Amino acid sequence: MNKTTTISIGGFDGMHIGHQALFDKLDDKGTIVVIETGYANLTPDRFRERYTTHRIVYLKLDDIRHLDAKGFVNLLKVKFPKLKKIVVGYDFHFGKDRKYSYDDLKNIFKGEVVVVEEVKHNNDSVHSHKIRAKLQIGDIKGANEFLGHNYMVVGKRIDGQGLGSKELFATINLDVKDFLLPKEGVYATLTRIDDEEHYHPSVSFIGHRVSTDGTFAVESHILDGELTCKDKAEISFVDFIRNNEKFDSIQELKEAIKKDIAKAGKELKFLQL
Ligand SMILES: Cc1cc2nc3c(=O)[nH]c(=O)nc-3n(C[C@H](O)[C@H](O)[C@H](O)COP(=O)(O)O)c2cc1C
Ligand SMILES: Nc1ncnc2c1ncn2[C@@H]1O[C@H](COP(=O)(O)OP(=O)(O)OP(=O)(O)O)[C@@H](O)[C@H]1O
Repeated sequence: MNKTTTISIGGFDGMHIGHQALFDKLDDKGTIVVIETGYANLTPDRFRERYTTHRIVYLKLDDIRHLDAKGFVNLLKVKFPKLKKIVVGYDFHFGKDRKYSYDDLKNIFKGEVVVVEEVKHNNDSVHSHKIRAKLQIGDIKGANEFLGHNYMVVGKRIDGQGLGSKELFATINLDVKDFLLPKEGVYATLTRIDDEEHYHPSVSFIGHRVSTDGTFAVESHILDGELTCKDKAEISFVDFIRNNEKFDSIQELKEAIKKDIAKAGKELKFLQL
């Protein structure tokens, strides 16, 4: 913290292309100051760290929300005594009732305040809440374009019904906490198992298993061979394939999954893994 000369400030859930435009203005001693709202579900916990080489410092919203502009700048100066430059976005607001903006920062901070202009994609302003909305309608491609990387979730391996490997296709079942799950359905995905370095082409299902026991599941079938998952896996979403459906027999479900596998295989074939 003592060496930090530049910082960027925000919630930064998702670390999307708008956020990255701010990080591009930091120097190599730059620090990202994450205001933790408790609502981050695109990159919860420490997952933001995957998408930057900059150091991240976390501030709890409850510890700063009552501050006025002076109080906020003072806190930053105490935390970062060598601070020379603050980078924020065009719509940055802070303090009580979010009533202060970059103008207040400019007035109070005796250094440089860089305001990054609005980053848009296809003429649409990029924001975390829009990425959440896209995931909730299964628009993976749209969400990934806003993110600048594939949306991914991490989960702990749990036991499934045991039906997959016997009568259908073997899947890794996951308990996913803290991450927003995309809409129920079937997805072309890449799955990373335990601490493996590379990702396997896969097809994943999210939803209530309305054709079998009705329970909710997040499961991934690996296309390039049956693998053992000990502890955890990560699913990186590439495309939406179809909605969750109720099939009248296991045989019909199996036929549908066969088609999903073929579709995912085709879609993922040309990806560099
Ligand atoms: C690619 C794929 C697609 C699936 N699609 C559906 C579906 O549309 N409807 C459904 O009820 N279950 C679907 N399932 C879930 C199956 O019901 C589930 O794999 C099966 O119940 C075996 O579960 P197990 O791994 O817990 O044994 C799908 C699973 C996979 C891997
Ligand atoms: N599209 C964007 N273009 C430029 N700056 C942005 C953009 N989106 C966010 N920022 C800036 O990034 C910082 C973090 O913002 P914030 O965490 O509120 O992101 P957000 O995507 O707007 O989130 P939400 O959708 O929840 O409001 C702020 O300084 C903000 O002004």
